[in-house]
Amino acid sequence: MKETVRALLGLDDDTAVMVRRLTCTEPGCPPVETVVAVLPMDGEPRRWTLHRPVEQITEDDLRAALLNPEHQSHQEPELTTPASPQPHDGRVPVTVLTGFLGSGKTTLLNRILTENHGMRMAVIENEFGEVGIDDALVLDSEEEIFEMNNGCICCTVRGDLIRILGALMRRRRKFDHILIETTGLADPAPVAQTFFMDDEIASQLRLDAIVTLVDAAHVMQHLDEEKPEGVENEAVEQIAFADRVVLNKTDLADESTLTEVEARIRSINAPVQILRARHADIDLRQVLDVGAFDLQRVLADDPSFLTETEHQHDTTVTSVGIELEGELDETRLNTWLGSLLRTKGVDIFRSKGILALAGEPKQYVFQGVHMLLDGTLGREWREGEPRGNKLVFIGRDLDRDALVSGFSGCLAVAGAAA
Ligand SMILES: Nc1nc2c(ncn2[C@@H]2O[C@H](COP(=O)(O)OP(=O)(O)OP(=O)(O)O)[C@@H](O)[C@H]2O)c(=O)[nH]1
Repeated sequence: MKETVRALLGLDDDTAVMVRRLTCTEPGCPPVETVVAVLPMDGEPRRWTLHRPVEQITEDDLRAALLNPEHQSHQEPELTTPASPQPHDGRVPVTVLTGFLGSGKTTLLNRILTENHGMRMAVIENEFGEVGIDDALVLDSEEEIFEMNNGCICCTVRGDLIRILGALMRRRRKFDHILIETTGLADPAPVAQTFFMDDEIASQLRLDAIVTLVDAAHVMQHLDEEKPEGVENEAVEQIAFADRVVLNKTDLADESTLTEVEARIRSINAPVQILRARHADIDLRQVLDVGAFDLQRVLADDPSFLTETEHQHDTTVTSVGIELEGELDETRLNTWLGSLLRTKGVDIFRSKGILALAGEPKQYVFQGVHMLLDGTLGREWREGEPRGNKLVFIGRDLDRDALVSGFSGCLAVAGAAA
């Protein structure tokens, strides 16, 4: 049916099609109806309701409905509530890892990929930033990893997510569990919605839990942030939708701060289980295959959860990605980054890079979260691999020209010439 919808509407490959069978209990409503939704990469989603079960819909019915503008539903359909997913019902569990920029999502992902829990994982990774860095930060493993770097998972690339899930469903014998790491700026609600909007996905995959990483040292600043009109605070949304909160980086906060952060988390999501952690060192049995996502609870808090498709991002938070050929002078680099993050670290939420230091045979992996910075040596540069640098900054009011010129000034050649 999806292929017929594609052909009739002349849809491109970037547009996702969803088909959902609904049982309607309202008086005067037919017992079963079918909703067809089309989600383009750009532009408004469209949906049609056909008042009969999917198996009785012919191509002519579809043609009549889809090509007649009067049949298009302008109102969101009243969806009846599907049953909450039950653990171990044969469907593949899906864990959504979310949390603000730099909170520890990749650290937890690497733990999951390297600990011996007996589950084979398929990983879908979405990254915010002009230059992709995360593929280099995720440890080498046997698992299949899908990158989605051309937009945010919760809006522009949701079609990509659906396509990747479709591809995974065709190979479901190869893994036991799916992990989705969102960007630090994602609203988890539309990602969760994906598992209830399409019958094929809902019949094979089960949203197991939304696990939200929280950076104990920086979360308050982001929860307190005033957002532009109509824009949700992502840090609040990520906690509100969590089935588990991993209160990470407890080494960077004292007990009274941790108690205060826990109280704040409870004020947003009272029943959530909070797990304190350092470097995401939690017992993985508390987050994987736990059957914790509860659709009834979500709908009680947010009745429009299944129908709302619109949301706005805070466009004042942007990224600057810089790719630079050549080798860097370590002293110049440390001086520049140290001073930059000391002076601008309130607005530079996250910085990270894979860099080539002069005379160093290994890659230098740089990580910054606000004013805290950390550098470690990664893998060796491979023979014939160009020794280049990739650096990304994410934050508010970023001055691209100043960042590019500051970074260029760290080149070893520029240093020698200066
Ligand atoms: N001190 C401290 N540092 C941590 C802890 N957990 C993670 N980090 C560091 O924090 C930085 C960010 O961690 P990531 O796991 O990359 O965070 P993330 O949420 O994946 O970041 P983005 O995907 O860029 O939003 C890295 O330098 C980590 O080594 C912790 O518990 N304590």
